[in-house]
Amino acid sequence: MPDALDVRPYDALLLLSFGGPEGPDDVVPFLENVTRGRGIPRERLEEVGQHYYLFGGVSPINDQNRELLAVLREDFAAHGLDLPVYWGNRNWAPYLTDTLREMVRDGRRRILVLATSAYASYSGCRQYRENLADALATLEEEGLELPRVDKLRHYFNHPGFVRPVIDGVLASLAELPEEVREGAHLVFTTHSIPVSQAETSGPEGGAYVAQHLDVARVIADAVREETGVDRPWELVYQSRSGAPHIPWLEPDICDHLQALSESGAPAAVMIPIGFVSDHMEVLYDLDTEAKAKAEELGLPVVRSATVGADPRFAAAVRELVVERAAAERGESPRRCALGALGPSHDVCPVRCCPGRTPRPAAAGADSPYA
Ligand SMILES: CC1=C(CCC(=O)O)c2cc3nc(cc4[nH]c(cc5[nH]c(cc1n2)c(C)c5CCC(=O)O)c(CCC(=O)O)c4C)C(CCC(=O)O)=C3C
Ligand SMILES: [Fe+2]
Repeated sequence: MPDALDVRPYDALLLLSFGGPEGPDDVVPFLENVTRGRGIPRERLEEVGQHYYLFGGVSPINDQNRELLAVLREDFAAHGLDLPVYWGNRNWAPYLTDTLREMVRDGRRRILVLATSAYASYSGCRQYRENLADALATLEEEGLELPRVDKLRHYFNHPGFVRPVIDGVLASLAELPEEVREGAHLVFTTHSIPVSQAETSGPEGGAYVAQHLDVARVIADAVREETGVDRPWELVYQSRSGAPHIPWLEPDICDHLQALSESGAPAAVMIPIGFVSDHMEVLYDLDTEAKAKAEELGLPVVRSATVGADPRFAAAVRELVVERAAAERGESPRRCALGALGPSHDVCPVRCCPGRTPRPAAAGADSPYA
């Protein structure tokens, strides 16, 4: 057995995710949970519902989180990290509030949160923190003694998140017919968000796009070094929602594939860097819709793997937990990060990634909780 890793003062890790339906009857209530108060047009909801029905009403996200849990527990055990791992979601069972209640009843007092979202933005960071605040408020009303909750730093540029993606791109290139492989574009894709949200993301604004561009460059550079071919790359967006008159980040992946085809590009690899696992956005928006578009264009396109439950990602989480614990004890841990931006902040500062209307958010400098 290796020496036990020191994770004091923490006594539990909480995997915090989006959640997804597990059968056809779950789809509508799930979508209602996701969009409550968010002004999503009815037609968009019906359309997204169809994406889920196409896959039997089952989102792949829950099984992927179960797999990630198993890999995290395995990695922790193998490295002498004695830290229980729990799982709770924003929008579907197991619900965050229920998991947090169970953690308190199990006596957990210092909880570290791993969100399945790697970048800064309202949707990808503060909204999860607001959900944590809501859950804590409920437990407070129930008369429970509240635990302290901290969130791990953004991990988009952690080597354990990036390396598996690089390997995935290399594997995808190998899948392309040899005669188009050299000229293939690397098309990095992420969730579109409202431009206004992108502009205010992170402590100083603009973090969402800057972080994606930084990691895309790291991956493109690594692929160039590995293959000896300098391929063009672009960052594009997918899964746009919201009202049509509100600007969201562009170009859309399908429009971009069209433009590539018109400009004579021979092939493309779609690299979903914005997603931690093969969510519905990956299975539908990329593997179904974008692939159909590419087929129509006669453009050879492959989609590379998300990090999912790769053991290197589990190892990265362990490192991040150990790092944060050391920082909490006042030590100066080594902080791994690739690219130019460096390691992200541990604690989101006041006004980081603001929402449209101010609401209490936990696990940040402006948390109303200790
Ligand atoms: C940045 C971002 C991530 C990545 C970070 C992260 O992972 O958190 C993400 C992830 C996800 N989004 C997901 C699902 C949905 N997102 C929606 C709506 C929205 N997403 C937004 C942004 C993001 N979303 C935004 C700005 C909206 C508009 C409404 C609003 O402002 O809140 C809607 C409503 C219908 C629609 O309009 O599409 C659904 C169903 C699922 C589950 C998929 C599955 O089941 O496998 C996952 C992982
Ligand atoms: Fe979303």
